[in-house]
Amino acid sequence: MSTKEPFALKWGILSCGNISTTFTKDLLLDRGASQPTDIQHIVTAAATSNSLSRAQTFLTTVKAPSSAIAYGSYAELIADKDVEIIYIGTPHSHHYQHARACLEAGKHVLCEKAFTVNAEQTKELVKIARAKGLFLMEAVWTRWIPLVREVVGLVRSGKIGDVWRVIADLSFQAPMRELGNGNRLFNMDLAGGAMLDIGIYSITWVFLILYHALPVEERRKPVVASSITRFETGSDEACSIIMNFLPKGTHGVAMSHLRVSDNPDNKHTAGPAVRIQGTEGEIQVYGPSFRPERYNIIPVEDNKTGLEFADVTQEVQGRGMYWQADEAARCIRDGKQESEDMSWEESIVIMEVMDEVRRQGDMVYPDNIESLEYPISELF
Ligand SMILES: NC(=O)C1=CN([C@@H]2O[C@H](COP(=O)(O)OP(=O)(O)OC[C@H]3O[C@@H](n4cnc5c(N)ncnc54)[C@H](OP(=O)(O)O)[C@@H]3O)[C@@H](O)[C@H]2O)C=CC1
Ligand SMILES: O=C1OC[C@@H](O)[C@H](O)[C@H]1O
Repeated sequence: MSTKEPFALKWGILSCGNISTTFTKDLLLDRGASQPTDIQHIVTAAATSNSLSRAQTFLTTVKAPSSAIAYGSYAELIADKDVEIIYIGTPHSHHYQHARACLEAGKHVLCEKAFTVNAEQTKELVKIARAKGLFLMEAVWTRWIPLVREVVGLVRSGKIGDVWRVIADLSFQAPMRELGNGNRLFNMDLAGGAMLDIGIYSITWVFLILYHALPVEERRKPVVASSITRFETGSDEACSIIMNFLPKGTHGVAMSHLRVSDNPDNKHTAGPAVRIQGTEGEIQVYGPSFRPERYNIIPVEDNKTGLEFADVTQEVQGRGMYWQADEAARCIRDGKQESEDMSWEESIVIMEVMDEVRRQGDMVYPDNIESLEYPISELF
C-alpha cells in the first residue's frame, strides 16, 4: 500500500448557478471504492457575481467544508491567494472575460463548454495560459466518462474495422415558453443556441472518433456543410452539421435540436443517440450522449473477425463530472498545461467548426461578446 500523500488541489468556483452546483457536489462526492487516492479536491472558495448571501447558501447546499470562503464578487475570488484553480460556470458569452481574468491573475482554469463564443477568443486564452505557464481546459466532461473512453478505445483498437461514419445527436424538447426568451438557451446576449449548448457534444463524438483516427500531421478542420433554424430571438433552435474529414473522407453528422428529442419516450425506444459505423460492425451508444450509460456492438453479417454482439451497461455515480476534475488535478500535479484528452488545438478546431456553421447560417452574436476586447465591465 502506498503511503504517499495525495496531490491536493484547491478549487475556487466562479458563479453559483445550476452547473456550478452540480460540479461542486461532484467534486465533493464520496465515490466509495472508486475514490482516487492519488489526488484530492478541496473546495476553498466560491463567488457569485453580486451576492455574498447566495454564495454562502451555495457553499451550504454543496456541503463544502466550513473553511470554504464565500464571496459576493468574482474579483475577490480571483484575488484569493489560496485558490489554485478556478472552475467557470457562467454563460458562454462570459467565458472569455472570466477565464482571461483568472489567467491574468495566475490561476489555472477549468472552463465550461462551449469554451468561448468564437475560435479567436479561445486562441487568445491559450496564448495567455501558455505564456504564464498555467493549466487551461475546456470542461467537456463526457470525454473522461469511463464508458466513453471504453468505446473510443474499442474503435481505436480496430474492433469494428475501418470506421467511415459517425452519426451523433443530442436533442431535447426545451420548455421554451416556460423558460422565456431571456433564458441562456435562447438569449443572443448570452451566446445562446442549440449548437454552443448541446451541439458541441455531438461534435465531440464525431471528433473523438474521426478526428483522432487521422495521423496527427493530417488533423485539421473538416469540410463543413451545415444548416440551422433560428428561434424568434435569433439563436439557433436546430443545427445539423455534416463534417468531411479529409484526406480520408470520413463523414461525421452532428445534430442538435431544442424542439424534438433524441429519446422521446425516455426509454430509448427510438434507438441510440450515437452510431459509429465501421467495416466490421457498428457501436451504438444510448443517450444522453453527454452522459451515456449503455452501448451495443453490432457485428456486420458474416464479419471476418469473429466480432460478437455485446450489450454493455455502466452506471455513473453522481453526475460524473469529477473525472474531468481528476484529469485537471493530475495534469497540474504533473506540470502539464493542457490535457491530451482535450487539447488546446482540438478546442480551437472545434470552435472553428462552430464559427463556420454560424458563418453559413449568418448567425452573429452581439459585438461585445464576439470581441477580443478585455475587460468589458458589463461582463463581470
Ligand atoms: N457540463 C454540463 O453538463 C453543463 C454545462 N453547462 C454550461 O454551464 C454554463 C452555465 O450554465 P447553467 O449553470 O445552466 O446556467 P445558470 O444560468 O444556472 O448559471 C449561470 C451563472 O452565471 C452567472 N452569470 C454571470 N453573468 C450572468 C448573466 N449576465 N446572465 C446570467 N448568468 C450570469 C450567474 O452566476 P452568479 O451566481 O455568480 O450570479 C449564474 O448563476 C454554460 O456554459 C453551459 O453551457 C450547463 C448545464 C450543464
Ligand atoms: O451541457 C449541457 O448538458 C445538459 C443540458 O441539459 C444543458 O442544457 C447543457 O448545457
